[in-house]
Amino acid sequence: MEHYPILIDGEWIQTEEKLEVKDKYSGETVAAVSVASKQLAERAVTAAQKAYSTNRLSPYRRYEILKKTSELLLEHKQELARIITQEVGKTMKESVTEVERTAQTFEISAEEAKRIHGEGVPVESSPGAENRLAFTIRMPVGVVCAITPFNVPLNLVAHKIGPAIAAGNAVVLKPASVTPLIALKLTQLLETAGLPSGYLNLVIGSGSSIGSWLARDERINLYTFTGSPAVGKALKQATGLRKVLLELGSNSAVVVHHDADLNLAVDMCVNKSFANAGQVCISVQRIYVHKDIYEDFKARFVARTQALRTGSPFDPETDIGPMISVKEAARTEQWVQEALQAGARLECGGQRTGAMFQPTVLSGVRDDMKVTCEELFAPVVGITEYAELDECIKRINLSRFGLQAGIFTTSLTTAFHAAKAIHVGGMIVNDASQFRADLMPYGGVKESGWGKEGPKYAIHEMTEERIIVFNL
Ligand SMILES: NC(=O)c1ccc[n+]([C@@H]2O[C@H](COP(=O)([O-])OP(=O)(O)OC[C@H]3O[C@@H](n4cnc5c(N)ncnc54)[C@H](O)[C@@H]3O)[C@@H](O)[C@H]2O)c1
Ligand SMILES: O=C[C@H](O)CS(=O)(=O)O
Repeated sequence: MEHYPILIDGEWIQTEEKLEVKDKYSGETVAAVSVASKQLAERAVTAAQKAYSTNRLSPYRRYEILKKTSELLLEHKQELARIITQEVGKTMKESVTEVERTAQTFEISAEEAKRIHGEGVPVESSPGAENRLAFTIRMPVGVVCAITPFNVPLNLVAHKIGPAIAAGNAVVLKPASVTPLIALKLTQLLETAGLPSGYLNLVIGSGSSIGSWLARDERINLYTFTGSPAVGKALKQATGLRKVLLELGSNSAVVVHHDADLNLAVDMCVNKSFANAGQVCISVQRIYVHKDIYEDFKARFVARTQALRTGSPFDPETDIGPMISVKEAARTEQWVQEALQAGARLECGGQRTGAMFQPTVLSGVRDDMKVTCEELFAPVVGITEYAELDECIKRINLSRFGLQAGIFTTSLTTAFHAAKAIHVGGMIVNDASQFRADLMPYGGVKESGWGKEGPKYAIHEMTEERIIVFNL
């Protein structure tokens, strides 16, 4: 069995302490990776600091390296997709899409590296500031620490590393400990693409040890974290006044209004409720359907859901693979049972075999049930009916999360009204909440996080504005 090293200051280091990586469908151990000690985590930060301060890459060189990485990703598409499918459990179709999107994220980051600029500031128009000339420039923040989750283990790493390097920073990356292999492969590709030593340092291990050492290391200038709200809050508390970008969870809602194109709504909602076994932060979790079309929508949605096939994620016929662990599937089962005992109705699904959870539709769910108000992160959807749109919007806004939401309607007026009234970071009209193009500004409000991703926006977050004033 392969035992992979970690990368610090250009040196691939194999440690005695190992972490086993499992195939999430078969449960078999497929590889081992080296675990970083506290000393190695500190060396990773030292290396990033040295790279940043001594070996500044020109914007054009950053462009070249990121562009080359994008090309290498596409060259190795199938191999990379297989690694994702094995260590996450998502289907090959989904993994191939993730690799293609990652190539896009690097390409966009490469392009953005060439257009980081400040602006002229007319300070001479202030009284007493005659003969002054001023402009701003954007400076890299320095050392960026990227901490990433299991569910999209390649593209969400890319959304951190791509913009950080484009902006001229150096990075310490800590991927999720259950999905480290694809982050390792990406690190190798960046090295092949010409990224000099120290610009990317990869440390692997448990969040509670490595994550908390990194959180306390004052030499890190900015943290970019994607993961659960609980860990995000702890990270924010541990890092004091330093900048922390947080992409956290949600319980995304979709409204299907009485004037919606029903075929489109059913299609989109089915596709975007169960992708990656519902383990997507903007996965559809709550569907609010107008009472006039409720029964029709529910019948069609349930029929389509029942036609989905679960099984090996390597089988091209499979729509839904396993969840990340038996523990998470058992937690889902318990939440569904609690909802049923509290009065919800099981329309389909509900069964679990190990880490495999059948796609599940619940009706009659209430806003205070865990399956509605907490983040489910599983292939389970609750459908509820509403009579008045404003009442429905009020219920949606009760959530302590606010990442993205969707509405299906053929009325522009209704769409605009909902887009303004629903408190989220992104509102999707005539598609479900789970829409993301990698160049768009992406991030939540409330407990869904703080700060925006999308290379252009992340670069803005990962640079500091400095004003320069000349007395002429
Ligand atoms: N908003 C988004 O863009 C987005 C995208 C994907 C996933 N997510 C969220 O991520 C969650 C699922 O992913 P997960 O289970 O891997 O999340 P998680 O919070 O358990 O882990 C995320 C990362 O944090 C690390 N970590 C754990 N404890 C830590 C600590 N004390 N200090 C520092 N780091 C620590 C983990 O090792 C991992 O690398 C869901 O809540 C999902 O909504 C959000
Ligand atoms: O899990 C949440 C992700 O940010 C969604 S996406 O894979 O980036 O579309």
